[in-house]
Amino acid sequence: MSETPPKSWREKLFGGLKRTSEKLGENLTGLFAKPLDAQTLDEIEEALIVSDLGPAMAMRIRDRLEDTRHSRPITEEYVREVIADEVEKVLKPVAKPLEFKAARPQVILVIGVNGSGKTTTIAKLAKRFQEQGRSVMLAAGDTFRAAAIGQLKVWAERIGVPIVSGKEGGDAAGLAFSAVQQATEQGIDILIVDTAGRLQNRTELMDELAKIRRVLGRLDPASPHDVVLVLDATSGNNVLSQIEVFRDVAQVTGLVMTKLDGTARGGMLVAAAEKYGLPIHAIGVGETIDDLRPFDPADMARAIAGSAYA
Ligand SMILES: Nc1nc2c(ncn2[C@@H]2O[C@H](COP(=O)(O)OP(=O)(O)OP(=O)(O)O)[C@@H](O)[C@H]2O)c(=O)[nH]1
Repeated sequence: MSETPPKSWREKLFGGLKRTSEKLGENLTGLFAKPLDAQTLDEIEEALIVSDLGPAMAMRIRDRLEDTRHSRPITEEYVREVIADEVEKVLKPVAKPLEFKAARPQVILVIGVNGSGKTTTIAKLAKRFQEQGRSVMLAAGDTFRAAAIGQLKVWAERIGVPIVSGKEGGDAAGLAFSAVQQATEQGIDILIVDTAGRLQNRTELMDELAKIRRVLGRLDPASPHDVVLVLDATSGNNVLSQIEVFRDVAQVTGLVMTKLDGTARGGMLVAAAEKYGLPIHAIGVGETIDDLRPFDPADMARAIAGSAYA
């Protein structure tokens, strides 16, 4: 019996974003049968906003369609091409993989609300760094919940990386400090620190993240070298408010967006890129360890727009 061959990353990307591109198609349904007058252009613009691409991008696409409407037939295929082109322009400057910066250890603080996919993302990032020949250590800094510590330990064991953990309710900043010391002693390249994500209690969250930053800075003023915010694409508009809160409390340096495979709201990635211009390091399109990758802006744009899988 022949086995199904494993899916390539591009297949996963296009497959994962299918719900997003289908929703875009549904929102545009019927608009091409009409003459492309001001009203239809308004309707297309609205359809793009409803598809989460953000008002600025919707307006740019509308303007382009308006400019070209006399020189060529405006088909659904052409509109998807224009969307892909505009999305690519926005994603290109922000698509930046998380790289090793030669600080030893490079400390990557991972933040985000509970359930956003933080733990899984840490494991996926660790695996990618390992594949690049880097030594990795994890720190279970979400000391608020025993389950979070346990889950990270399971991943650490599975991918074969050391982990520094403490007791539930322990001091996260103290744990991060001790993890940096151990990583330094062991000559580890990259230390990835998990944190708690209690957005409900903003003051506590702010205090805790500020304390972790302070303590890390004592060992190396450049630390943390990266502050990566993990966002769950299925949370829709909340993605934007989460960026706002965490950017203020934790000086976010880059984003990872997870669960793009589980939502029709993948357009949020574009809205977030356009609004905040923060680097987007990687995207998640599934639960397995290989489902997180840096993305190619052209492929990503075509997957969102639902253009042909070239
Ligand atoms: N479909 C899909 N599921 C994902 C992705 N990333 C994470 N998940 C799932 O989302 C759920 C939550 O992920 P966790 O990594 O536990 O999230 P967390 O932010 O650490 O959550 P807490 O431990 O509750 O703080 C898990 O079931 C993951 O398997 C993704 O890209 N796609």
